Amino acid sequence: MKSPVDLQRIERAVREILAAVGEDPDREGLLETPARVARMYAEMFSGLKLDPREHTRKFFTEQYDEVVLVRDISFCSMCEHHLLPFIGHAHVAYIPNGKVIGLSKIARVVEVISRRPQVQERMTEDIANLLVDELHAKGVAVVVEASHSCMTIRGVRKPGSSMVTSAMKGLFRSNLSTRAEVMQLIYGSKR
Ligand SMILES: Nc1nc2c(ncn2[C@@H]2O[C@H](COP(=O)(O)OP(=O)(O)OP(=O)(O)O)[C@@H](O)[C@H]2O)c(=O)[nH]1
Ligand SMILES: [Zn+2]
Repeated sequence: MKSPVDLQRIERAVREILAAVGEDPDREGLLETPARVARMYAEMFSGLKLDPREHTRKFFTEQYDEVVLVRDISFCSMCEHHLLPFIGHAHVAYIPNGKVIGLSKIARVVEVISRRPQVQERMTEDIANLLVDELHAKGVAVVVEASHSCMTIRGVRKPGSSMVTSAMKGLFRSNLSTRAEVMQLIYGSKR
């Protein structure tokens, strides 16, 4: 399969970066580095050329109108400011409106949306809005927790810090007890 990104262009850029930081891109240990980094970016940004809606097309008709929650979906995204990873978990809940999708499809949506240059707020909103649009759910709640390497390993250097964002739609926004129920499901029993 053809790579979704221009690998050779990345390789040239990485050689330039190595030279710019004072390294010798032709020394043995670095010879394959540009190609490795190019493959890495192709993987980290693979979500750019993918449509997450592919994963919500197939659904089941079920009359279940309580909360469905997929908790602790791990992800690794790239902060668009520094191109450093931010790593964490997404918790995704919805209240169906006749349409139920496969459990794994929710994790696949998170995977596609996270493998792009991102900020955590937009990633959280994009996951929630997609499920609202595609499932016409009565409510969607997305909570994302992540540690941003741009804040832990450089800059202000605060290892252990994390960022929490949430997007509450439909009943999760309008009904406080429904929102409290999902927060209890996410955090209540195990933390
Ligand atoms: N709101 C938000 N900020 C983010 C996210 N990822 C990284 N950042 C922040 O983006 C900001 C970019 O700030 P700038 O002042 O332009 O960049 P900088 O000089 O490298 O900033 P420092 O990290 O403070 O050294 C930093 O405060 C980062 O912590 C994110 O997902 N959401
Ligand atoms: Zn950053």
